[in-house]
Amino acid sequence: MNSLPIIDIAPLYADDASAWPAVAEQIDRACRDWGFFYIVGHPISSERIDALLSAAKTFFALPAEEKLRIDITQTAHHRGYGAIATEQLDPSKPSDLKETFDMGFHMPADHPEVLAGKPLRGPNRHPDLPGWAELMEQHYADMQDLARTLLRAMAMALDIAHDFFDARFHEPISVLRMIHYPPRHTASSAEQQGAGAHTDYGCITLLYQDDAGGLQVRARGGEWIDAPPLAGSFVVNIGDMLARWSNDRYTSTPHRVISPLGVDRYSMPFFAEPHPDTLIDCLPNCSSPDNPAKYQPVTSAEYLLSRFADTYAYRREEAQG
Ligand SMILES: O=C(O)CCC(=O)C(=O)O
Ligand SMILES: [Fe+2]
Repeated sequence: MNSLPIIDIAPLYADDASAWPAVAEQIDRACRDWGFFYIVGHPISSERIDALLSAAKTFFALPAEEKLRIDITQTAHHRGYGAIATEQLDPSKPSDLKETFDMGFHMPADHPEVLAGKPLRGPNRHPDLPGWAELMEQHYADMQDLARTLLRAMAMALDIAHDFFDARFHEPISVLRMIHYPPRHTASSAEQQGAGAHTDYGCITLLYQDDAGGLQVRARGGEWIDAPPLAGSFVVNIGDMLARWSNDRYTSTPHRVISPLGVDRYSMPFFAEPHPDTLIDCLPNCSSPDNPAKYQPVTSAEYLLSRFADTYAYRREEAQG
């Protein structure tokens, strides 16, 4: 077992619900064994992906001062541009060799939650590029729908109400991110990675990666295996919040990006995270007298903010006042 499962989720979109349990079972198995799998048969078109890739290339090619007009370190809402070395996913390595654009669920500045200063709530900060904001907002909504479909299959596998996650992902704090990994050169420090080894923070991550390669996943035995690009797929992985929510029935698995030599790499993860007030408390059917709940309940926003503080030096300083 040294390559990730590939699951065709097309039956989840069929009217005939009799095909769903078989897919739910494959997802459940993959979440337990790997915490990582590919999905194909999803409704995101290749035209959409091409448009996003072309937008990403245009944005990251802008001059630094242009990108820094939406500097993520200058906002409380975790939105905008993160320059190279803003993140350090593996504290034992140098900062990551990548630049990023992050957006979330858009709430206008005059929304009561934003006026009240609720963490992670605020307007998106898009670059001033034609068509960009519309493309990204549409894709955010479509990725949230795709996440909802996968969560329904997981609810089915967990034998809880199929719509259990639906209400909890209403007005979510999910993040859509674009990443550019500049090329590594033979003279580059072997220590510096595109993305240091880490587990994701949230519930499920749906990752588009271009054809450059470089993503690696740590298998249960401890060895790093490649998760190569697979045309038309997303890589799905479990984050720590869902591992916690499911009392570790589902696993969050370490992964990293070794930037390929001499080529740029672009990727787009969508991190699905519930409404900020959702209580992450052991899910039904995930504990028993032999396997009691291991984790203290925490809200989705509290948990995410604590993890951001570990990754971003500027957020640590913020947290320490
Ligand atoms: O770019 C990738 O392929 C992976 C990125 C990643 O793991 C992350 O942003 O959490
Ligand atoms: Fe990740």
